[in-house]
Amino acid sequence: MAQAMTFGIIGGGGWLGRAIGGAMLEKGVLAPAGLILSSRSGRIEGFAAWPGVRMTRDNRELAASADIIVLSVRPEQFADVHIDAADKLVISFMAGVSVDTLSARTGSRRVIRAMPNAAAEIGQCYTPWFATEAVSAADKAFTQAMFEACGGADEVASEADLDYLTGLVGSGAAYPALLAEAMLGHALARGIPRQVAENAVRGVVVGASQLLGRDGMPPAAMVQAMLDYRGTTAAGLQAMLDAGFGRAVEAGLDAAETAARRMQAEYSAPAE
Ligand SMILES: NC(=O)C1=CN([C@@H]2O[C@H](COP(=O)(O)OP(=O)(O)OC[C@H]3O[C@@H](n4cnc5c(N)ncnc54)[C@H](O)[C@@H]3O)[C@@H](O)[C@H]2O)C=CC1
Ligand SMILES: O=C(O)[C@@H]1CCC=N1
Repeated sequence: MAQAMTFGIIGGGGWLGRAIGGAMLEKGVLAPAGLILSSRSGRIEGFAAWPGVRMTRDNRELAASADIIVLSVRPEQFADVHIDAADKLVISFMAGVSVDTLSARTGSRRVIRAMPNAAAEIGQCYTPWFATEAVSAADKAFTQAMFEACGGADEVASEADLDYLTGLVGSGAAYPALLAEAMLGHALARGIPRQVAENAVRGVVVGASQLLGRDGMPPAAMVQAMLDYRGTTAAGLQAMLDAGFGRAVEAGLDAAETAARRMQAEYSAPAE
């Protein structure tokens, strides 16, 4: 059901801001008149179906008229955002900008850091979020409902967890694509026609992976069932494991987490 409050997205013309704004309108979490978007030009594509959505290039105007302010600019662009959000709920999607910095820069103590991913575009993103103590139960209920409308969500108990999940969830839409690319390259090198190879890889990575969602099947149970079957799948899995599949994934997630923490050191100093 649409909420009566006004929701403002700073950077609403960007990849994530546009995806979340669109998903909330499509799911009816917000009425078009309850959404205001800012961009540097003040003109944002993709909202023609909802003429009631307001657009501005003035972040201060957005902050004054919104009850909830979403920060969806890149971390390095945050220094150019000057708003007074003292009595507002501020929700940041930015990687590596701490709640302390967000409070210092916006004047709000009601701060949430959330980490959706690009699958918000199709209403399929899981979003962990972390809230400061000043965030009310009503704020939390709205935040959970909003992100559930875009896929799924959980509140996490520590900001450190959110930093870790930046590399797992925020970056996460890219990892299946990497697996798909590696499989596609292999199939093409073996002479499989491109169309068949592409359909096969999508069928596996997009289609067959849905089995994991069914009944919440644990990944380890699926892998073990296939190893126990002792057929071609077991041979493939064992060779991938022996070649360091687990170590490659760990190295990737470690590197993404380290990058998130490095960003935090770089972008979390309060601006003068
Ligand atoms: N794209 C993704 O999958 C994810 C992104 N994030 C975070 O979300 C934030 C946004 O990311 P994207 O949408 O990918 O970036 P983006 O570059 O597509 O969008 C940022 C938008 O903000 C606009 N902008 C820059 N300065 C502005 C200002 N002063 N006032 C108003 N608008 C301004 C830019 O013109 C751009 O349209 C980043 O901080 C990123 O760390 C987090 C999780 C996933
Ligand atoms: O790659 C990035 O830096 C952004 C933040 C998390 C996911 N995408």
